[in-house]
Amino acid sequence: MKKVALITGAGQGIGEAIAKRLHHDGFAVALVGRTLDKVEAVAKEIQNDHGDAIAIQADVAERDEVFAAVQKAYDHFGDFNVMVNNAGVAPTTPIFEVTPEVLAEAERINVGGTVWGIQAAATMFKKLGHSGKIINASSQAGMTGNPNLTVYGSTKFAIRGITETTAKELADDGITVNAFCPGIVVTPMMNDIAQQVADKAGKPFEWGMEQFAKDIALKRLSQPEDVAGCVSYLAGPDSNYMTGQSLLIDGGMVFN
Ligand SMILES: NC(=O)C1=CN([C@@H]2O[C@H](COP(=O)(O)OP(=O)(O)OC[C@H]3O[C@@H](n4cnc5c(N)ncnc54)[C@H](O)[C@@H]3O)[C@@H](O)[C@H]2O)C=CC1
Ligand SMILES: CC(=O)C(C)=O
Repeated sequence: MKKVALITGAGQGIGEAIAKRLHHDGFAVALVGRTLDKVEAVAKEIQNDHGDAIAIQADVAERDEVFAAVQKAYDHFGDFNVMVNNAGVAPTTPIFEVTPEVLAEAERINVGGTVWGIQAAATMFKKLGHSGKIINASSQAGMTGNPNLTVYGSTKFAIRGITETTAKELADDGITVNAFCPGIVVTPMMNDIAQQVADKAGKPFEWGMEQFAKDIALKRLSQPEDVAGCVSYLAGPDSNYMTGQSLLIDGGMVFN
């Protein structure tokens, strides 16, 4: 029987690439989105490639919806093995523009969504009486400070902390918890960030992207598939003896 992976935010960008990569790795995949249209389209592509995929609607900030999504994945496929807490939002907020609303929303989705995803997946693994893997989306912005990303960066630093903490809590149940930390990935999120930073400075989009891209040692932006390849490793057996870790996939940006 195929192993089952659930990926949140799988309708576009990194989540879509992870879903397709895990399908190619032999997983049945449950694709979760805040609305159904995009995840249904990606699920259809995977089904047309002889894959097992379902689309599930859930807002990851809502605990009950995340638990229901995991239950639906299990009910449909008959097992549950890997949870990828990928969904996230990225407000661009210079420090003087941070409001309680912006802070609360990013916390609800990025931090809340990760906590509920870990709870729901670990509850299911324990119920099924077997091990499991939980993989959380942090960022290079969760490893070093990025100007204008105060709120976003705080959630991504938090996700690394949650990863380390829950890895220790859940190890006795045979559950591993790791994080991936992409650098600058060409997705709708990153294009939005670059545009907003450029708009605030009265500069063109290319200038906005350059603010993030100029320190990449490998001298190219990354594609969602670069990230998906590393998540494939975290979801597969070669990472079985690894837990509580944050895998940096930034082309040599943060520490060069
Ligand atoms: N693009 C980049 O350069 C980087 C992205 N990341 C992280 O990788 C993850 C994926 O990012 P991208 O693919 O670039 O973003 P994206 O914005 O292109 O895709 C994110 C997906 O998550 C969904 N989503 C957002 N809030 C949700 C909610 N409450 N419930 C369910 N789904 C929700 C969105 O609808 C969207 O489909 C995010 O956690 C992001 O913070 C980390 C480092 C760099
Ligand atoms: C979006 C993001 O995580 C960046 C710029 O690191």
